[in-house]
Amino acid sequence: MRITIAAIGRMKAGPEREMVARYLDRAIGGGKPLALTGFDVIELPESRSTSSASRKADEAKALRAALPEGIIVALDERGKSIGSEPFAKQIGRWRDDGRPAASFIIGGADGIDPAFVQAADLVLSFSPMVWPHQLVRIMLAEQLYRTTTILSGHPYHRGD
Ligand SMILES: C[S@@+](CC[C@H](N)C(=O)[O-])C[C@H]1O[C@@H](n2cnc3c(N)ncnc32)[C@H](O)[C@@H]1O
Repeated sequence: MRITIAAIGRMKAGPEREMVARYLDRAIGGGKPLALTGFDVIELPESRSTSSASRKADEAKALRAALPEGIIVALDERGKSIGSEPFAKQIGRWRDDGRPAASFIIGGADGIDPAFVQAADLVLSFSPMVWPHQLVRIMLAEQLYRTTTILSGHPYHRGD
């Protein structure tokens, strides 16, 4: 199963971008996939519409057009908070059910369109606090790397 990280807005070159790349590179085992078949990062431009609602609607439309067919996970602070092992197991179930792709969506400054969030297969929260999109992308990349290690029995993850 391929994994897509789709973000509204660009992440500038620098340490945050390098950290994301480092975790995703580790997740594919330096060319030898640990548990998932690969990772793509898609960056879509922020809408320039005048209202927050229409910006979010434009961004949701662009996301629907860009994402591969498959599971959608929306990242939102009001979503479900789950542990690393249940998260990895859920991804493993989607993979074993033959789902070809799972996309993880990080919103822009206005957040994600409510209808898009409602239609998602999972709404995932990294705590009720709002984090900057750069940190969310780094945390997501690390959890996806951790997932590959949990699914493949690699010792990086030391759960109970
Ligand atoms: C700066 S936040 C935008 C917050 C926006 N003002 C709102 O009310 O939704 C940018 C994106 O980061 C992600 N994000 C921020 N905090 C998060 C959290 N605690 N858990 C999951 N995703 C989060 C969401 O995808 C959000 O759309």
